[in-house]
Amino acid sequence: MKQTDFHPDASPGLSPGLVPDRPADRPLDLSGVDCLLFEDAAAVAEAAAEWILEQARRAIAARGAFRIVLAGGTTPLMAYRRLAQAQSADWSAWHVYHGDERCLPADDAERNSRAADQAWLGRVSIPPRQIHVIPAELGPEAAALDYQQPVAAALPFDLVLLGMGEDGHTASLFPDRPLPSAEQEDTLVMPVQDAPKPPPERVSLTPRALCASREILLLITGAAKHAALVRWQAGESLPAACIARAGNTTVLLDRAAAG
Ligand SMILES: O=C1O[C@H](COP(=O)(O)O)[C@@H](O)[C@H](O)[C@H]1O
Repeated sequence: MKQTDFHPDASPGLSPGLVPDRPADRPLDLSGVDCLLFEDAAAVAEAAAEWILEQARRAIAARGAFRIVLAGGTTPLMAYRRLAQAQSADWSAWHVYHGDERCLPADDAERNSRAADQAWLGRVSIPPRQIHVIPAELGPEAAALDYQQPVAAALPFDLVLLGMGEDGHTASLFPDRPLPSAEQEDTLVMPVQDAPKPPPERVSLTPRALCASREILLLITGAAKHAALVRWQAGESLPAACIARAGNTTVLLDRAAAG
């Protein structure tokens, strides 16, 4: 089935209703998805880091653990660097997963896990066994199979962090690409072949896994993302829009992306 058809059966709606300190206003109609506009990418990063830390505090107070899925790409890196500076976080209760990974050697500069490690994870005291890296160096099929169990054991996530590509993709779910069929409804992690953005081989959490989260935070910054936002507003079923609508999502965006 295509990304337009999926019906994740997760039960979001458990948002604690967090509001960052300095939202500028509510600028766009993204098909009913909550959306907060900030001046620039730095302000989005600051709000995202505060949001993540607050969600962690609440999850740890309520359930003794915080399970977060990280976005890849460049957009979240500024927020990750801010998190690396957080003084009061109880890192021992954090459990970290990745939303997607690129099938490259483990130490390749383009690996999402390596970027997150350099910006944040390698600088704080989260127990290494609680950082769940997708073994994408094994190739898409083997890595997806390997990552299914840790993801299944983690659900529901407390927070899924996402970015959006210039074509409207999110994680490694690309427009007009196949998704697991209805018969494969338990599939939480999928191999990705022939991705239009390099590298072509990737691994991604499925819509079902991404939406099985108490909250989704989608970060969109930079003028290069404006065209995809226009398509989203026009009603196109871009993967980022489909996930955002299906989950309990808040979009943080900057003026450059909003246009
Ligand atoms: O390839 C990817 O792209 C998207 C967007 O990346 P960005 O560099 O424009 O922020 C990202 O969300 C995804 O995780 C990543 O693998």
